[in-house]
Amino acid sequence: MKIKELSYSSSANLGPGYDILSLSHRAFKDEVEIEENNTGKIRIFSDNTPEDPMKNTAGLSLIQLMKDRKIKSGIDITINKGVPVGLGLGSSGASSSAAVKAFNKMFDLNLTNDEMVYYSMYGEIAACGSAHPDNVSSGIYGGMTLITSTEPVRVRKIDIKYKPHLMLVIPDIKIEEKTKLARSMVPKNIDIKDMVRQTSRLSLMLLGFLNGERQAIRDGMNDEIVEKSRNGLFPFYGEIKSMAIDENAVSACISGAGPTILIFTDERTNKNGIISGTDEILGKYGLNYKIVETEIVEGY
Ligand SMILES: Nc1ncnc2c1ncn2[C@@H]1O[C@H](COP(=O)(O)OP(=O)(O)O)[C@@H](O)[C@H]1O
Ligand SMILES: N[C@@H](CCOP(=O)(O)O)C(=O)O
Repeated sequence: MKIKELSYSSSANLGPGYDILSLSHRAFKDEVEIEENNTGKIRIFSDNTPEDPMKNTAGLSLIQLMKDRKIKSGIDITINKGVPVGLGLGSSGASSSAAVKAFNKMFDLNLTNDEMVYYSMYGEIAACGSAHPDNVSSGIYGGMTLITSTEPVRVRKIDIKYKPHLMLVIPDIKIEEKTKLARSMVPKNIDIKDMVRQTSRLSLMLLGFLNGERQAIRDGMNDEIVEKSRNGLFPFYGEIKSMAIDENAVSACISGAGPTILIFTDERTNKNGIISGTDEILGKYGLNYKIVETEIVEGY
């Protein structure tokens, strides 16, 4: 029996929500098919992700899940990779969450969504050395998700009233082990004043999404801790964000650990202005790029 599941691309953090917020979008998707084999081993079939199951997010998630459930079967995992790797679009988490959903179905495990998030996030260790749950929560729940606890894993879906359109500015930059590097740049300690400002902005932004208040999203979606610490990886971000705001975008943030920039737009936004402004700014940096317009995926 073959079981196939998919997970879409996602943008984690959304400005002030480092490691606790994520948004699922229709721009790209991974399809993962699993099938039992008689070798007793996990085998990965994928064009552009590691073949070693311990190094592949989908493989590592299933290894942990099979260990906990004492399932000894051999499994072939075929990853049809649609989410581009290493660009801040939740590529690693898309494979692991799709694999976990497929495995749950194949073995009738009846895992809860939060249990599936737990096993999917375990796979992220293969990608960046740490099990961050944000992108995989998108792969399991869809929509906008908030991580309320990691031990045990608890996720709440945010019922957003204000649903802007999304523009992804995807610079053509490849950084080896990008998320691992970006995570090492985040400060270990922060000043209490920065903490207060960050929680205030995060709360305001969430109020904006929940109540449908454009200005609250705009004022809240700002981060001077994590995004700032990683600025060296995407020095063009500040210019693109302020250009997008001038063109009346709702707001903008770094997608996950970058380098992609997520711009929120609505009917008041001059999208053509953003397209030509992006071309000018990234041209100055000598960077090729793609712009993908997309929308939020509400669920699976
Ligand atoms: N199934 C997978 N899909 C994508 N990347 C994977 C997968 N398994 C392991 N990786 C590794 O994870 C790294 C990319 O993940 P990451 O740095 O988090 O970027 P992103 O999630 O933004 O694409 C690469 O080193 C890649 O080889
Ligand atoms: N919260 C994580 C998200 C990483 O997302 P990715 O799509 O860049 O892997 C972080 O900011 O490190």
